[in-house]
Amino acid sequence: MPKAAPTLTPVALLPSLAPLLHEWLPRQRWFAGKGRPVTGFSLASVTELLPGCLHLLVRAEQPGTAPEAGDVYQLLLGVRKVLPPPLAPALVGHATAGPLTGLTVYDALQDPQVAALLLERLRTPGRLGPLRFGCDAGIHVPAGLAPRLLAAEQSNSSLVYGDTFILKVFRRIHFGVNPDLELPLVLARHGCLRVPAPAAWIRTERPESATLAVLQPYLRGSQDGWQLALHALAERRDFTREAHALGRATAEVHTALAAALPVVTLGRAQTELLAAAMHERLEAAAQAVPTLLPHVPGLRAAFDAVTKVTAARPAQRVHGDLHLGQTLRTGADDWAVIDFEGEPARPLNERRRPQPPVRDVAGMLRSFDYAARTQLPWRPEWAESCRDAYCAGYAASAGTDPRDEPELLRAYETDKAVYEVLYEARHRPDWLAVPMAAVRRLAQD
Ligand SMILES: Nc1ncnc2c1ncn2[C@@H]1O[C@H](COP(=O)(O)OP(=O)(O)O)[C@@H](O)[C@H]1O
Ligand SMILES: O=P(O)(O)O[C@H]1O[C@H](CO)[C@@H](O[C@H]2O[C@H](CO)[C@@H](O)[C@H](O)[C@H]2O)[C@H](O)[C@H]1O
Repeated sequence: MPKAAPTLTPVALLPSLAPLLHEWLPRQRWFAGKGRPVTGFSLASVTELLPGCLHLLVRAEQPGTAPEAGDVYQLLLGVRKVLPPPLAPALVGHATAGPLTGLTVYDALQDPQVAALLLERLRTPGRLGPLRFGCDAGIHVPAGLAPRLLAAEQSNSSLVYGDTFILKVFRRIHFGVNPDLELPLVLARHGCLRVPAPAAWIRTERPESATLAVLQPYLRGSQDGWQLALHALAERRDFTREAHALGRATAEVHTALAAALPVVTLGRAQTELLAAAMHERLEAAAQAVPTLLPHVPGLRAAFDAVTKVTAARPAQRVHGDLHLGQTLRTGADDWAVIDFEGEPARPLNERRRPQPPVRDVAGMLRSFDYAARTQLPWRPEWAESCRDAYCAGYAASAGTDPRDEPELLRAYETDKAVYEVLYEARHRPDWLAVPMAAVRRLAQD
């Protein structure tokens, strides 16, 4: 890294980085703007986080969005003369212009040295430029834990330290309060043990306030619900016991959230707004993924049905993107729930709105269907029995059975399936058939 710090300003650095990011950024799984070219970049924030490691917030400009409203991504970029062979997969590119000319730029989260120093920085509260390091004084984070980057391709990047802590580094940054720190902190303070308690976090104040990373205890030896469900299916095993326990765990989280944060009542007008938002999302999804178009009238009927039920409904903070991959089995019938970020494609204020808890239930019901659809022969009865067991487990703990609100449940399932069509079209086109099968079913029911 050149020593002359004044050259590391956003304006000066851009000629070094923009050509490299053009190639590298759109190829990352967590890049949310797939399907639209990137026409330019700006650097919303630059901080020398560690020697040889820049912390950047990069705004990607894409057609259809004003340049100042483009998506913002968090990057930790290492700069070295030569990249040692083990770091070859982390290569972003070789700078040929600007202050980094002649240097190699790489994804520093893949560098164990940087990852180790990052944990060290997280162990004490403080600030560095716009960055704010916070921690829970009641949770001891030991020094020197060995880091490893999780191989799973996710919406964000996660580092596991010594199999005792996991640091989630958000990739697409949303300005405002991030529920993935907000809700686990609230739940921990209210004694809910279903969610790993945040031990430390990084926030920024520039260009606006945002949560950048969260460190939590790593649930060693746990297995995620998605993998467990796939194994059960592959071995033609029943999964209803697990589904029942998952229903209970979901209800416990909902009960704790309702006790800790405001619960509101949705009257007729709010229910109509809720349905209108579902219609809007469907319209946008059908424009982006035209295979949805023939099913639009049938799907709309599911949303309209909600407005015909006049009963007032309680709404509260929910998980917002609950699926099997967000659950970890920690013991025989013990489940933890993770990743309270909500659906990454939606604005934060929308994700943080109180919503009927059935929304999370619908997400999980979709997940049983997903799991069953990934294997041949397709076993609809496997998904059906899990869905029933999950609702029964939920009812046993919450005291209210989600199946007693069939219109709302169906509308949320439909809304989720539409979201999934868009998600798969953008991120995993080979999976598109999975939510499309649900779309066909839900449009005809
Ligand atoms: N506290 C934890 N203990 C053990 N594994 C975890 C924990 N938190 C996350 N993971 C693992 O990391 C993966 C990614 O975490 P997640 O919060 O879902 O990130 P993303 O938003 O990128 O999907 C999860 O699927 C899970 O396997
Ligand atoms: O885990 P994330 O917060 O990144 O959630 C996103 O990606 C999920 C896929 O990894 C996606 O979930 C969909 O696929 C799952 C199987 O991989 C399935 O269990 C879910 O039911 C299905 O929705 C999720 O929608 C998306 O937001």
